[in-house]
Amino acid sequence: MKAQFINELDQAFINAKKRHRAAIMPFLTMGYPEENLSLRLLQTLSDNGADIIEVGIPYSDPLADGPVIQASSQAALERGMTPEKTFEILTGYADSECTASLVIMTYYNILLQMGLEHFVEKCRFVGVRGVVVPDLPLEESKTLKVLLDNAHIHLIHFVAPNLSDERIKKIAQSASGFIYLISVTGVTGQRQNVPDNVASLCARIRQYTDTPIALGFGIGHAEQVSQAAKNVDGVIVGSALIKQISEPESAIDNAAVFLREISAYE
Ligand SMILES: O=P(O)(O)OC[C@@H](O)[C@@H](O)c1c[nH]c2ccccc12
Repeated sequence: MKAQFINELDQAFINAKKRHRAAIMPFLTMGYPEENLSLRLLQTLSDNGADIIEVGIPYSDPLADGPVIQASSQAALERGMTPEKTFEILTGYADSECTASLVIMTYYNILLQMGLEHFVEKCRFVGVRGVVVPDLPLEESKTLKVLLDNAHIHLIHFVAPNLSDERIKKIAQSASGFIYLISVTGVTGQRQNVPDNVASLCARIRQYTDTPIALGFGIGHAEQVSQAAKNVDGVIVGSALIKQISEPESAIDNAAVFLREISAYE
């Protein structure tokens, strides 16, 4: 079933498409490298070419994360980052003039600890437009999906290269916002090339849905963004950005330069 609502996340993909560009979606761990930089980092990403920002709420047992993202979550947690503080930062972002739409990425335990209703209410309050929960299987996402639907927030699903057509169909049919296409199985982190199978995977997905497809895992420079943009509607960049911002003194400047670079892909 198609989503019954349109929000700024859909609009971000529509706008990018109009400009014949892929939507640029950096991933940022909240509280990394320091809590007091997170708001400025979000603003810097938005001001330098991000169309959408994937906001990571750090979790202690991040199964799907690669080493770089994991280390950033660990560091943020050690310095006292919490979901509540994340939402405080996002409240600041909502009050700013920034235009990039926010998508939250975190693990199901965080949601359960907060309480699903409370979590969704917080998301609604700060204007989050999508939620990604990598350890929540489609079959178990019904309750969350209903709550998010009512708040006009998209629940994002993943497609991985090893899925059957039947499975892809099922995911595509309940897709909302965008489909997160994992370019390679395994954990996140940088790789050399965008795999050749992306075009055929996209074709398989598009048999069943016209929901935008965003590619993530291993994309770290403009050249790869440009390769990916030939086939997909959005590009997610995590580890490569996190590496750029490890030093608090240079984090803001590096983030700005890096975002300008990847969003100016040819
Ligand atoms: O870091 P990469 O390879 O650029 O990939 C993005 C990815 O890190 C980000 O979307 C993400 C962070 N944690 C995750 C957990 C599961 C899936 C995706 C993620």
